[in-house]
Amino acid sequence: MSWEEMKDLQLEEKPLPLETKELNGILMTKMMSDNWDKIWNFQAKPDDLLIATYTKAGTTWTQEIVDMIHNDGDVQKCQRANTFDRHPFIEWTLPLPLNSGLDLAIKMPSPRTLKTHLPVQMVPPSFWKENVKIIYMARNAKDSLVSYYHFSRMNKMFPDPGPWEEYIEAFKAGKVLWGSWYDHVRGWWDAKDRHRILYLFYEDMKEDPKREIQKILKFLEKDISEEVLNKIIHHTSFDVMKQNPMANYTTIPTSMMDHSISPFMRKGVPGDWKNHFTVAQNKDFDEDYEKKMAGTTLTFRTTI
Ligand SMILES: Nc1ncnc2c1ncn2[C@@H]1O[C@H](COP(=O)(O)OS(=O)(=O)O)[C@@H](OP(=O)(O)O)[C@H]1O
Repeated sequence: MSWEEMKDLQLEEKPLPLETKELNGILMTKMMSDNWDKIWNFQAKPDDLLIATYTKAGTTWTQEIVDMIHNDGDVQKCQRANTFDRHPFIEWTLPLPLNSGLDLAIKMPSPRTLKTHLPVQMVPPSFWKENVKIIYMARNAKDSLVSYYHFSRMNKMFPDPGPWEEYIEAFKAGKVLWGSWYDHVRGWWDAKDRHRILYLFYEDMKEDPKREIQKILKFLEKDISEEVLNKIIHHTSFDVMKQNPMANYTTIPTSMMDHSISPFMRKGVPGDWKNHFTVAQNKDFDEDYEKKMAGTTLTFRTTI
């Protein structure tokens, strides 16, 4: 069943929001935890490409860039379906008759581009066995938190984020879906030299999309003309993607994602955290951050 057909369903009657359940110390939806064997045994193929992120790091942006690259800048081809149907979300399982990313991924013909928010230690082992190429996009903690907070307000499938002050504490403690931001970005950083992982930063992409897209092209061993590159930069800019129904999640029924509360394509900038954190919250956050990020070479920019 397509998402368009689902719009006609009385989704208010469906059991949403999804319940949560921890697995290996990571908060997941109950459906993900209950389907874990199927997720863990997912069969990757050598020509898959995996886009991995902590949620709200610029996943959809990376997906659109990669799809434009794979389709030589043909916008029409990239309009064939929603990003989440073009690039199945491998751990995402939903009650029937809703589409589960996992089932879409299994059915999809090769070559596949797949999406995950899993922490590195929970990525199905077949991805490592098949030496799959992975693009990891990371975003600074404060902007990730802000984006995640607003997304949790509008996404009725996620637990209610509660008041802002409480959400900051939940994020710091990793008591949010897909667990700790700190462990996620660090785990993938440590894994990057042992596998075929291109580790990118949201802030860098925003600062110089041309430079960052060229890194992706090199990683994918793709050559495109300057004209196509410029087309990709334009088509994947925030303003254009915000208007693109195949990338902005507006095809999802309002009962599941309510863009009037906060749009999926919200602000798309580094530094919006400054409009949210009080001076005291910022100080507390930074002190805790130093402890959690001690000993790593991984650094982030919180503005550009
Ligand atoms: N093209 C482009 N340029 C700049 N920023 C962009 C772009 N596309 C998406 N975004 C912003 O990325 C945030 C959504 O992140 P994700 O796509 O990772 O969300 S999800 O985890 O897949 O639900 C969300 O960030 P916030 O605006 O800060 O909430 C989106 O606006």
